[in-house]
Amino acid sequence: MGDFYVCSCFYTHNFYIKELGLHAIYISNEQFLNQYSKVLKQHGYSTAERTQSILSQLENELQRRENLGPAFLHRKAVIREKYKMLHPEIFQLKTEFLQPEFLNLVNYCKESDATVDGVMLYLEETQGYIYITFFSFGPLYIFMLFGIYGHFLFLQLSMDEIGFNDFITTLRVEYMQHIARLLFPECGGGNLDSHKAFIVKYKVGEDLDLGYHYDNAEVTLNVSLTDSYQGGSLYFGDMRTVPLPDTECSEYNHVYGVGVLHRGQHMHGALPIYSGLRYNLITWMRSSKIRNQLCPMCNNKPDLVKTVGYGDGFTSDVQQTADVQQTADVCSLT
Ligand SMILES: O=C(O)CCC(=O)C(=O)O
Ligand SMILES: [Fe+2]
Repeated sequence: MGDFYVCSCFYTHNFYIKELGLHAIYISNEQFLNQYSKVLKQHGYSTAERTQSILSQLENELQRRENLGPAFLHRKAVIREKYKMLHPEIFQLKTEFLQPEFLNLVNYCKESDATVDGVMLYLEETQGYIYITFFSFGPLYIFMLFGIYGHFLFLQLSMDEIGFNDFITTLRVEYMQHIARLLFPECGGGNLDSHKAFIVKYKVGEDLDLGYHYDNAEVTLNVSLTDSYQGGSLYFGDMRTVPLPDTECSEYNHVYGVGVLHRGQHMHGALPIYSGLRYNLITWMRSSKIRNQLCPMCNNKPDLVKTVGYGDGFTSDVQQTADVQQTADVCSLT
């Protein structure tokens, strides 16, 4: 793995405050209170006492981000040292974990004369040009994943931290990249060189839903791992450059074992769950060729800060960036 970076906006931008339904810029308490005074008032945060809970949340989140590198290495090392793998075979992605329909799709995409129209014939469902679903993991794999990893998933660790880096890398490079090359070329679909993968959990009494957002990714794969819940549909709008009033949203109901592949910059959210438990495996795939030109989180040329692991998928490869400027539009403009 080469060197990867985050953009310095990681420490100032996109602080999600659920109570305000807001992704905020947070540079200091004073700046935050000034910049968002109207929103705070609208939500009834009119006293210093009430705003304190929001400020504490922001301070904690900033601390978490600043400590992410060492915490990642520490947790990964502890798990490697202390956890006895009961089923080591599930850490490597094998074809038998994947549905035959999905394998046929990937094989088709690998053909040199494969076309977008051809890919469409293999997809389980499509909704306009916007997103695509298809079979992905089989039930056996999902069963093993939960049987073994339920306790780690509860801790909200990333897949890389619990030992699935090779697994997700294989998924990205040997499978998803072939499909994304054809479907999302303008997002660097054929050059997905890093990822961030994690499992989201929704449960009544805990997290119910997820606000309207775009991902810090060029291409996202979202695989449903459970079917014992009600509500919790995914909804999609348009690309992030299209204002909300001009957007018509469409709803997608997750299907157990089925993955949704979409552009990271495609706005989406999750509706509230009413009962049961919903887990989805989210894989954010990054293309440094695209994001090195423009950080999708602050819309500026990335200001690189060295980090551990894949960071946010930026690289300092100047030559690569120069090459691509002649050949690709950035994803956010599509
Ligand atoms: O809940 C879902 O299915 C979507 C989650 C999501 O969009 C995300 O984590 O970025
Ligand atoms: Fe998302």
